[in-house]
Order: sequence, then structure tokens, then C-alpha cells
Amino acid sequence: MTIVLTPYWSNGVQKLKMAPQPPPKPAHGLTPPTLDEEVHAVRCMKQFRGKEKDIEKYIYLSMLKEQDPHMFYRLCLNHMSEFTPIIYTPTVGQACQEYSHNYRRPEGLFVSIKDKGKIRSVLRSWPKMDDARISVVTDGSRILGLGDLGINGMPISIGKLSLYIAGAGIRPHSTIPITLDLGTNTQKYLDDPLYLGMRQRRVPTDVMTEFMDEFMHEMSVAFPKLLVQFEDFSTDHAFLYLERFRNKYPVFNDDIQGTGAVVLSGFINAARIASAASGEPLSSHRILFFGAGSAGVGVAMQLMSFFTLEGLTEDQARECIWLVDSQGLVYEGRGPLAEHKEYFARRDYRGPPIKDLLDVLDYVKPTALMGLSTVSGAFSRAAIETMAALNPRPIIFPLSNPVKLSECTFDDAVKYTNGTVLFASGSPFPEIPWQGRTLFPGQGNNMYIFPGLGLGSILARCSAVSDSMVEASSLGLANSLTEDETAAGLLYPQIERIREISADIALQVIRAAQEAGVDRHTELRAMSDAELLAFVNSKMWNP
Ligand SMILES: O=C([O-])CC(=O)C(=O)O
Ligand SMILES: [Mg+2]
Repeated sequence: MTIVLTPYWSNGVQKLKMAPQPPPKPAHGLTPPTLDEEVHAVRCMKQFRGKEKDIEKYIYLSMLKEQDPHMFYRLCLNHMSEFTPIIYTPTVGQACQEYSHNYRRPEGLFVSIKDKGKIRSVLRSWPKMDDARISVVTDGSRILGLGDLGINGMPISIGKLSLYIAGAGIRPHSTIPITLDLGTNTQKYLDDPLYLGMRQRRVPTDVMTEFMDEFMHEMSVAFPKLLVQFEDFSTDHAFLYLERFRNKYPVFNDDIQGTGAVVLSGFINAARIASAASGEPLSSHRILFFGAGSAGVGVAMQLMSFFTLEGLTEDQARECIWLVDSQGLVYEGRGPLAEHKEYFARRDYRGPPIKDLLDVLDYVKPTALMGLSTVSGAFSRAAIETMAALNPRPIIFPLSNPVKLSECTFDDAVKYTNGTVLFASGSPFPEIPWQGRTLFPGQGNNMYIFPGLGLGSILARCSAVSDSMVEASSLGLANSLTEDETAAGLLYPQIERIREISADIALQVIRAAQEAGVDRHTELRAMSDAELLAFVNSKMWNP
């Protein structure tokens, strides 16, 4: 089916193709006589692997998704660990940066500041209004660690939704990628004649808030069954709009809550191993966050529940966490702090600012070092060696994305800890051989969480996404390791099992929604866990 959709910048000649109905069988003679689906899958993989550059692979898969969506998702499911670095992090980051140059066709919905006052009519252009269940919405202001990309953020919404479809079996035409164009402060794009967005600087926050109020209201009217995932808003706006809308609409923020949940999950599994090696109780872990933006503070907030689940009070849990920002250790009395950092500002430190990471490590003596700074290489050899000297099994999670912004590589972490590191990164690293064994890096990326969290929220028809639902997704993931995965020292399950994991997470999320009383699909309450899991699986779309 082809539907005409006129993006606000276009002259109306572009067409948006909606994916995917099973393709009608072409009349005899219109395909080669021996075209066979199994062989064609091999052919597609050969074409894919034949591309030299990752961005070429991205473009190939993007075209395959448009032309033959069933084949695209089938290959996606069969080659998950090979595809995710292309359709998702890190290559999707490059696809965003080059979006205005590589652009071929509209995909998704663009709502610009010019539409303020008439957002309703823009949303009504969407062809499959009744089917809409999940939208990933970005304003492009902080795409991965790559900064303000303006309208070029669209591929991140598209990439996340491809994982919803592949990883949680959401039906393709139930997904809406949305990019809000509120301007960009990146001069390079404003000067670029090919840039596809509004050629203006970002509007001030009060104007943006009026826009967001209208946008969210109209979304809830146009798409009453829709869950909204906020993605890659700049830190202040990420917190602002999560708080503003979270009790009013079904919405969550992937960078605050999704990343928080995935790191909590990996941390639970790492802490079990580390505590077994050190003999120290789980409640005595000390976590240092290097980077205090939306992701850093979101993760810190989520990790509080690691300690409260161990029986500590909220205050005691907070005492186990230290933040470092670009000025060094965050503490009360250092001077004015951004609001979102205040909660974790240390109250037990009064000295002069501690700026250098090595000095902070020396002062805090953490068992775990988390990187959410987007400062490439910030975990130096000396920092990694210090962690290894402090701990028999140091926990080091360089979580910044994409790969080139990671605080350290897996290789360095293994080398400088003599193989003792418990490691997870935001972006993928290859496994490495080490003293006759293979060591596997964990990928602490929210891609493990949002498909299942979203699926559970949609099936429960929740009116809001509660903290308990996010926590349930995290615990569901932590407990999803198989015996083999545990024996291999993995902190996260293999991504090939994403469907199974998403179903498990969805089950836990639905139960948490029921307990919080935010579920509107109340018939699910009477089901046993086995029945509910079967229900979840029956709702998954298969290519
Ligand atoms: O997209 C990813 O890979 C993870 C994420 O949300 C981010 O880095 O903002
Ligand atoms: Mg993100």
C-alpha cells in the first residue's frame, strides 16, 4: 500500500510507503523462475556482507526493509548480533549524522515548531491511526553521545522501532517513529544546504513546553492506545518532560529509565560475582558514576533499588553512590548544582574540589565504576589499574555510545585488570581470547529492556508506566540468564534470545502494572503466569 504523506518541508511529491503487508504474489513471469525464499535469504546476506562500509550495510538494510520487510525482519531475527550494530548502535549514530545527505524517502512523522497550534492535523496524516501502539519520539537534541543533530535524529527513532518489531514482535504498522523539529543549535547543520530541518536555532524551553503540552495531548487523542518512548532529549528536557507527563500519559524515557534498568540488571549479575570473590556483602558495594547527565543520574536512581532490595533504607542506599561531573566529585557546598544532581551530592565531603578521576578513585575506593560521560578514553590505564588494585573483580561499565565515545575498550579493561574485570559497555565490543578462554563483553544497552517493557505496557494497556514496572523489567532481565550463560560469566543474555527475554520481561511488567493499578486490560489479572506468558507470545508478530 502506498500512502501519500506530505512532510512539511516537501513539495508534496514524496510518498511514504507503509510496511509491511505480506507482499502479494507477483503474476507468473514477473519473477525469475527459480526464486526460492531460502536461497534468497542467503543471497540477501551475501549482498549485505559484501558491502564494505557499515553505513553502506545500513543503507542496504534500510532499502531491504522497505522493499521486502518480511525478509528484513526474518534475517534480523536470525542474525541479531550481526544486525544490531548496523541497524542500531553504533552505525545508526552515523546514519543520523549523515541523514540529510543519505535521505531517500520519508519514513515516520515529522512535527515541527511551525505546526504549533495545529499539531492535530499533522498527526492525522498518519495512515494507520487505529493500529498505533508505540511511538519513539526524539527532538534530536542529544543523539547518543553525538550532540544536537536536529532533525537528523530520525534514524534513532526508526532503529529503536525496528528492535521493537524484531525483539518484541510488535506489528510493524503499529509503530510510529517521530522526530520533533524544534530547531538545532549545531551551526554545521544550519549552514548545510542539504539539511532537512528548520533552519533556526532551538526555541526556548517555555515555548518548547507549550509545544510539548499540545503534542502530548493531541497524541493521546489521535492514538488512544499509544505508548510513547522519549528518546535522546537533552538532559534537562529529558527530566522535565518525563516528570511533566509520566502520571498523565503512558510514557517513559528510554535514556533515564531504560538505560537505568539495563544497567541495574547487569550490575546485579556483576555484583553477585564480585561479592563472591571479595567475600563482602552485596550491600557494601560502592558505585562511582563518571558522568552526571540524564543517563548518569537516571542509572544512579535506578541502582538505588539494588541497595533497597538488599534491605538498606533510601538514605543508606544513596550513601553507596558517588557522582563525578566535568567539575569533579559532586558534593554539597561545591557551588550551585544542576537540579538533577542535587539528590546525589555528597553530604559527607567538605574539602576542596576533587577534580581528577584518579584522586576521586583514591578517595571513594569504589567497587564499581560507571561511565556515562561521552568522554572517549576517560578510563585511563591508571584508572583501570586502580580499580583492579582495589577489587579482586572490579566492575567497570563504560556505557557511553557510540563505540568511539566509550570511556575505555574491552581490550584495555581486560588487559589492565589481568582478566578480572566484570565489564559491560553501551556499544558492542568483540569478545577476546584470554589465557586459553574466551571473555565476553556485556552490552549494557537499553535494547534489552525497551522491547519487553514496551510490549508489557501495551498489552496491559497501562495508563502510566510506574517505577515498579521499570524495576520489574530490570529484575526480569537479570534473572533471565541460562545456566550456560552464567557459567560463561555473562552479565546479559545472548541477544539472539531477545524474543524469549522480551516475553519474560513483558510478563513481569504486566504483573507490576497490575500491582500498581495502572493496567486497563484487567482481564489479564485472572490469568496464571503460564497463561499470561502464552498470551504474550500469542501477541507477537512473526515475519
Ligand atoms: O541508543 C542506544 O544505543 C542507547 C541509548 O539510548 C543512548 O545511547 O542514547
Ligand atoms: Mg537513547
